[in-house]
Amino acid sequence: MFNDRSTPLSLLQTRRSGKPRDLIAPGPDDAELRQILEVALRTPDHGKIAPWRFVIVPQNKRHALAGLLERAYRAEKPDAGRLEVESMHQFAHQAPTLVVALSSPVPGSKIPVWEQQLSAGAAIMNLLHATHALGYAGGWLTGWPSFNGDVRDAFGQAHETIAGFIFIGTPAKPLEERPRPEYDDIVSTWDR
Ligand SMILES: Cc1cc2nc3c(=O)[nH]c(=O)nc-3n(C[C@H](O)[C@H](O)[C@H](O)COP(=O)(O)O)c2cc1C
Repeated sequence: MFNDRSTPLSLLQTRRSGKPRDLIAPGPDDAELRQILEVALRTPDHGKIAPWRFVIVPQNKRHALAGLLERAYRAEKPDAGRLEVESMHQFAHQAPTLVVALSSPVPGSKIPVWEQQLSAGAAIMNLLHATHALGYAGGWLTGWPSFNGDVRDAFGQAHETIAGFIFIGTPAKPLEERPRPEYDDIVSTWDR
């Protein structure tokens, strides 16, 4: 069983993302989405500088997002084929709810940028945990749109980076496990 909400520990032990293309309605309502994002704000952050931001892309803006992605893609790849362009539209229309998460390092801060970026990743993980705690599934994608300057400019400023497109909804089909690392390959005890 995935995303078993019977206890906090079981939820963490069974956490599984959804594939954004398989996420359908219902997604969180406005109050639930606010709860999810408020959980993301409770993330470890050296210096209390909140080096992350979240931009909600509502359903009535998905068409505009698809247009943005298409224009940006064609500008970068003038020879783009029909399927490539269609994949941009498919990307923009996935799942009922979409939040764009930005790593937003504070200019001039004495906190190393690396630490600020780590905090952005942790904030997204918290966002996903809150999503699953409410009974939905989330999926974290970067893909081509996260690394294009025109797309970044549409969501943030030059010093910011799109850390992910976070899609949220209800899985249309049963979740499946993916390979997980072996404990002993990852965990060791320091003995020098
Ligand atoms: C920073 C980041 C970017 C990701 N981008 C993509 C992506 O563009 N496409 C993709 O298929 N999976 C991507 N993933 C992987 C999925 O979000 C997801 O983590 C993966 O399916 C593992 O599922 P799990 O959350 O159940 O462990 C990304 C993960 C991270 C952490």
